[in-house]
Amino acid sequence: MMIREVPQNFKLTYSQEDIAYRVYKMAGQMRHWVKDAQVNDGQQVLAICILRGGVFFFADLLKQIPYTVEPSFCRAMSYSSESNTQSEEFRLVVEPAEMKGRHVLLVDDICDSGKTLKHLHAYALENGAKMVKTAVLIHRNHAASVYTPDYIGFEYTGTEWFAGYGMEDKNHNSNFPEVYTIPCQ
Ligand SMILES: O=P(O)(O)OC[C@H]1O[C@H](OP(=O)(O)OP(=O)(O)O)[C@H](O)[C@@H]1O
Ligand code: HPA
Repeated sequence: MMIREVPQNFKLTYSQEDIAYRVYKMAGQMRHWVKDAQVNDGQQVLAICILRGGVFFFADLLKQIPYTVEPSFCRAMSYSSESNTQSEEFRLVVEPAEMKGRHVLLVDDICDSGKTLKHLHAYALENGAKMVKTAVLIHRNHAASVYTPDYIGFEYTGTEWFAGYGMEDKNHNSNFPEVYTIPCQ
């Protein structure tokens, strides 16, 4: 196995095993909804990966859902890669399959301020989605958050920055398979 160089200030917070267990549990929580969409409405859930950060969680989650789900993708950007801070400007590039009349599942790595999911949830409804649900691996639970996802892997109350499993530290190390926290600078 290749040895990974982990920066000294990174603290291991969720191991690969922790993540795999929570992803499996979340797939179990949503499976009735996914099945009902198919049986009662005759349609697959449209699962939309919020790129870039959601990519690892999205792939792992969909593989654990025991019914057919249609994958789609969109891009949302609000954090600066230079400074790990959120800008006022919210850039959204969406080219998902038709949302009209669909059961839509938005999938992201983290819900932090909640602005990304709030925007996308509203966007999906504006575009005719019949029902919108949201899933994240991590929900930062703080008073100023403007959104609470339906399915949450881990609740976190601290202010440390996350890196790994899709989450980037100044544009680095998002490909680490574990989740690390970095003390606030
Ligand atoms: O709840 P919020 O405060 O809105 O933050 C969550 C969003 O921030 C990150 O994306 P980012 O904008 O950094 O883009 P990226 O996924 O391409 O890194 C992350 O992947 C979420 O999409
Ligand atoms: N880490 C990486 N990306 C993020 C975070 C974080 O803590 N919060 C919002 N986007």
